[in-house]
Amino acid sequence: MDKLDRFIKLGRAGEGTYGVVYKAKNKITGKNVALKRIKLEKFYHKGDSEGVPPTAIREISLLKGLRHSSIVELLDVMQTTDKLYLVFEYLDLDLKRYLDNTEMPLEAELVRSYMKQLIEALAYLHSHRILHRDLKPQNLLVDKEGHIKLADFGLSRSFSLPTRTYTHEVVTMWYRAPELLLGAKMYCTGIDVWSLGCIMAEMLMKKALFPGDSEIDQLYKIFKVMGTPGEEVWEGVSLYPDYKPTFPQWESVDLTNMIKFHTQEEEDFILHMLTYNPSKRKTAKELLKTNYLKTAKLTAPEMNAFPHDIDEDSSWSNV
Ligand SMILES: Nc1ncnc2c1ncn2[C@@H]1O[C@H](COP(=O)(O)OP(=O)(O)OP(=O)(O)O)[C@@H](O)[C@H]1O
Ligand SMILES: [Mg+2]
Repeated sequence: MDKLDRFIKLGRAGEGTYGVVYKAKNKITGKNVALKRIKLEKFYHKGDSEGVPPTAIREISLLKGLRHSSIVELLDVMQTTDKLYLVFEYLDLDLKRYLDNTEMPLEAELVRSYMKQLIEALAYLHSHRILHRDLKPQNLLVDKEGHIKLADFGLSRSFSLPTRTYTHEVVTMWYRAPELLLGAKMYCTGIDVWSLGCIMAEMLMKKALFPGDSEIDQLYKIFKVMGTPGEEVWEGVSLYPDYKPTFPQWESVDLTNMIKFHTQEEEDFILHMLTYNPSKRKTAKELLKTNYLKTAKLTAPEMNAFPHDIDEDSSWSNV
């Protein structure tokens, strides 16, 4: 494949649901890229059972047209008979590893700055009628200047959401909105807002807010904190396919017992995102108007969380 020859693989950047991600360098421009390899035979496009899913290629190619400073740019899409290669701009670190590599919860201004960028990216995606559907710290990439970017947007639309990764790891449900867990067939942009609410909590807690290990455990983890939802807080909740009148009844707890908020504004902001009723949950566009986000400014993260620049020429190998 000639197009692939343009890149030198420098090493592995990570592993995802659909395959391996390599760090690579464009030989001509010298720019680093993330090369995501997707084995097609494992993940058939909805309905398709054989060969390369042309709809997936078309949908992904559409994503090439999207440009936003807080969305990882999809530079190119390449295809062989059984593999799809996606070329993305390269960023130093994902948020999961940033959280693992730092000891303290993120500072107030860094959380605010990150949330502003993420909500802006979401408002942009949603205005183009694209749902991310799989927001989690591993899918948010950060750099040393303080930027944070959404990765993997729209990919989950082209492939059905698998329950296991290609290496059989369980796909996380920790960031999944309650309406999805209740079996909603119709859902909207609110699912991404819920996920960002969970991620914001994780920036402040340094651990996941709702770390469920099965769908029902996920639902109960949410209920135990936010209270078991009834018609009074969420009109129509009892109509969802997987709603059971026999759900254990928990009272909501004060979030301040779990999360050490810097300010009241910060707490109010997270509550807007973790609102049960999807039609009452604020949209990304509405969230951009809050006072909390108005004062946000680019804030530098902790430098020692980033990998030391290793001599790239000595580390490259042909994988
Ligand atoms: N553009 C990129 N720049 C640098 N590293 C990246 C980039 N894209 C992905 N990675 C790294 O590779 C890892 C795996 O990426 P990928 O998005 O495929 O998997 P994932 O986020 O674990 O799963 P999913 O496919 O469900 O999103 C990421 O968590 C990140 O560490
Ligand atoms: Mg990802």
